[in-house]
Amino acid sequence: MPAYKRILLKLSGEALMGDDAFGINRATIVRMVEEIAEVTRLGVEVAIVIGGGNIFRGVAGGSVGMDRATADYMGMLATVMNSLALADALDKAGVVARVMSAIAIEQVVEPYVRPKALQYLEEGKVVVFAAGTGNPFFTTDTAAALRGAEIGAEIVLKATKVDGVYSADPNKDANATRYASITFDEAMARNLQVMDATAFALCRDQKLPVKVFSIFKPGALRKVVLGGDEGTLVHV
Ligand SMILES: Nc1ncnc2c1ncn2[C@@H]1O[C@H](COP(=O)(O)OP(=O)(O)OP(=O)(O)O)[C@@H](O)[C@H]1O
Ligand SMILES: O=c1ccn([C@@H]2O[C@H](COP(=O)(O)O)[C@@H](O)[C@H]2O)c(=O)[nH]1
Repeated sequence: MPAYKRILLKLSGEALMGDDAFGINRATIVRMVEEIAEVTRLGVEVAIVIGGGNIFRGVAGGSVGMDRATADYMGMLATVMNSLALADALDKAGVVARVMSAIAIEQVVEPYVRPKALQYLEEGKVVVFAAGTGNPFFTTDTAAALRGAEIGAEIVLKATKVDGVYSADPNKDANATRYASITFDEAMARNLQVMDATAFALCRDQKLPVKVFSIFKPGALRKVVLGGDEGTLVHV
């Protein structure tokens, strides 16, 4: 029996590269889709936000002298590409998916319209929210918090490259220890970088819990959805 009726799944863009140096690794996206399909078969309504780190991040453009807002729009377009690839792979796996974009790009994907997104979810379709929040200077973590709150998701599931929230970045500090759970206030006070502070603050204010878990661990998504002990719960 699933613990949630409706979830917002935030997928790491960077993880889409698999073992490649850049872009979308087909085997990796197919494996992610298998896990998502399993969860939809449990009857859970699934909305997804996918990052763009495998293609472009605004901060990278800014650091080499680009106008930051322009670079951020490029980053948002990268998430549109990932969203299209994800929806295509879902479709091939027999899962009906719809992509909705926060920036106007109507020849490619339909615009984000909240009532329409809610209708799709009620119909059992997977909704992929592309182009982040549609605004520069934000991230797809914040888009996940925003859309999660808008659609009344019960939880934001952040599927990322690490298996939870640690006392420090585990990729940089071998002594970092993992929390089973942590409050939003503590995560922000400790400046833990696993999710940006804007996203944490929005989830805290909306009382929307976040679960951080590994995108690479087979079966982890299903376990989280079934309420199992996996990853780190961030809560009010
Ligand atoms: N305290 C911490 N606990 C866990 N991970 C942390 C912590 N501090 C920093 N990190 C880093 O945060 C990363 C996850 O966040 P980030 O949003 O950058 O990645 P992502 O999920 O791959 O996003 P994107 O979709 O943008 O590619 C981890 O890979 C980890 O290295
Ligand atoms: O609301 C948003 C979301 C994203 N961006 C830009 O896109 C890239 C990729 O997103 P990640 O969350 O880093 O995967 C991000 O670096 C921003 O440049 C944005 O501007 N607004």
